[in-house]
Amino acid sequence: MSPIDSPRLTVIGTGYLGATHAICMAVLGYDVLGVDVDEEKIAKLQSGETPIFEPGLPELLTKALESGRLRFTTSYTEAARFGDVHFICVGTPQQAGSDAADVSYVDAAVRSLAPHLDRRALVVGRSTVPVGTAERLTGVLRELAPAGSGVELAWNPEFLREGFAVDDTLHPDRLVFGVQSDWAEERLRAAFRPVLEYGAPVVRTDLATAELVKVAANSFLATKISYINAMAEVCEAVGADVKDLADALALDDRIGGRFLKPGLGFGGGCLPKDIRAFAHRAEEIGVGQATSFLREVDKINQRRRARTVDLVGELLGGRIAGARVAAWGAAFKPNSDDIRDAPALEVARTLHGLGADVRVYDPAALGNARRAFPELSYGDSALDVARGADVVVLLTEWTEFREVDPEALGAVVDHRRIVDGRHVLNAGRWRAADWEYRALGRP
Ligand SMILES: NC(=O)c1ccc[n+]([C@@H]2O[C@H](COP(=O)([O-])OP(=O)(O)OC[C@H]3O[C@@H](n4cnc5c(N)ncnc54)[C@H](O)[C@@H]3O)[C@@H](O)[C@H]2O)c1
Ligand SMILES: O=c1ccn([C@@H]2O[C@H](COP(=O)(O)OP(=O)(O)O[C@H]3O[C@H](CO)[C@@H](O)[C@H](O)[C@H]3O)[C@@H](O)[C@H]2O)c(=O)[nH]1
Repeated sequence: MSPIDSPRLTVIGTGYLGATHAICMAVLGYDVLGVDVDEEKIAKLQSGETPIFEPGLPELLTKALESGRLRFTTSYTEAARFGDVHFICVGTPQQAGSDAADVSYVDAAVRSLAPHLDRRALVVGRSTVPVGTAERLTGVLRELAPAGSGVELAWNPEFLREGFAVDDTLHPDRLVFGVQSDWAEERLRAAFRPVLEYGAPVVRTDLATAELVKVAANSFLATKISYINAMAEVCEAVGADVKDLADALALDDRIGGRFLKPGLGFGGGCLPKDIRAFAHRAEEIGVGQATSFLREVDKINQRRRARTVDLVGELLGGRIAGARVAAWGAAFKPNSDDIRDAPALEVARTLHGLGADVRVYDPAALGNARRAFPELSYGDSALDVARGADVVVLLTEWTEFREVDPEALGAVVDHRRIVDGRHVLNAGRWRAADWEYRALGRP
């Protein structure tokens, strides 16, 4: 097949986003080269081991490697020689000491690749970046790429959710193509052909709009979560029940129930840093008033973590120091091992800082949590960490926590007290088993 029919793809940055993209594209039939500066990660992937916990991904990695269509490298020379379309999937974390996004990895990737691009190629940014980044990088490419104007930049933001990354990649709700020419759109269509055949709609637009769609989407989702959590604060003040309130709102299909689950709030490597970076960028370009509400969304979200600690203190009669706390969950959400800005670990660490003896269990994120926070204690199961506990705190809504039998748990704890930080337990059932049950925003 000629390159225009089936372009060869490189995926630069093989973390949560890039590893998934590279593996899925190879499974869809493309020849793919994964590129990263992290030699250990590349060696792992090449040997068939996924560096992250993501359901379904290990099996697809094996399949892709066996097909011979997927390889990994740390060499940008090799990447430039191999690829017709280069997807940039490197991290854009929050800068230390600022709300701004750190785009230095994106810059480094483009600057490392560009000098080797001696034939026509499309460089496609997929990382989440401040609006204006793609236009600036267009200049960098023009300056550094020997193939000159034959090399073009496009922006194609990614919307996958961790825990559902494979399905979201194969069957995305939409593909956004921020392009500067028909040629770039054609290349992108060729690079996503099977996904388009599955029926994914395409929005073709300019670079700035493509960058903005991503942060606008995450801002909307974060706002929806903080909205219901703000309602939880009001409910708590008057003894109302935010769960019933959310259920009732959700029945209006103009509102809908998705991202309307009250509780400990959002964390992870995306929503918190993306709303901050967006607000920061809007201020930089003089439209800070348009996104100032995102500052409030962030504050509401942070207050949920503090309020969860307060609830634990209330259940303990104010005596947090010396109390034994079983913390269920470390990952920022279930079906992930990602602990970036995880509300669960922030609550656990705050309680530890207040003198509680905190023991943490998580089905997938224990390794990451142990490495990041060695000062906390960890255990091997939900019941294990609950032995002798004065209070159990459910912080991440893993299915296995929902399924714990209140009687079995009651037999190992010292006191039957539970804080349901994610509104997933049946309050009536736990109270019937003599548990003191508390949840944010519920009587
Ligand atoms: N995690 C998600 O679910 C998700 C979803 C959509 C979009 N995003 C966005 O995608 C981007 C990547 O996020 P992530 O969660 O995959 O991050 P990550 O930290 O898991 O992965 C980033 C990878 O980039 C590599 N890298 C850094 N500099 C490099 C360079 N110069 N050359 C090659 N590789 C380099 C790192 O070694 C790492 O493996 C971010 O902008 C994020 O906001 C993430
Ligand atoms: O009703 C809800 C829904 C989610 N959450 C929390 O919100 C956070 C984020 O959840 P989710 O959005 O499912 O996780 P991510 O994998 O971070 O995905 C978001 O961030 C990605 C990276 O930008 C985007 O690609 C996705 O579209 C966007 O949903 C987690 O801590 C959840 O516990 C709630 O508290 N209530």
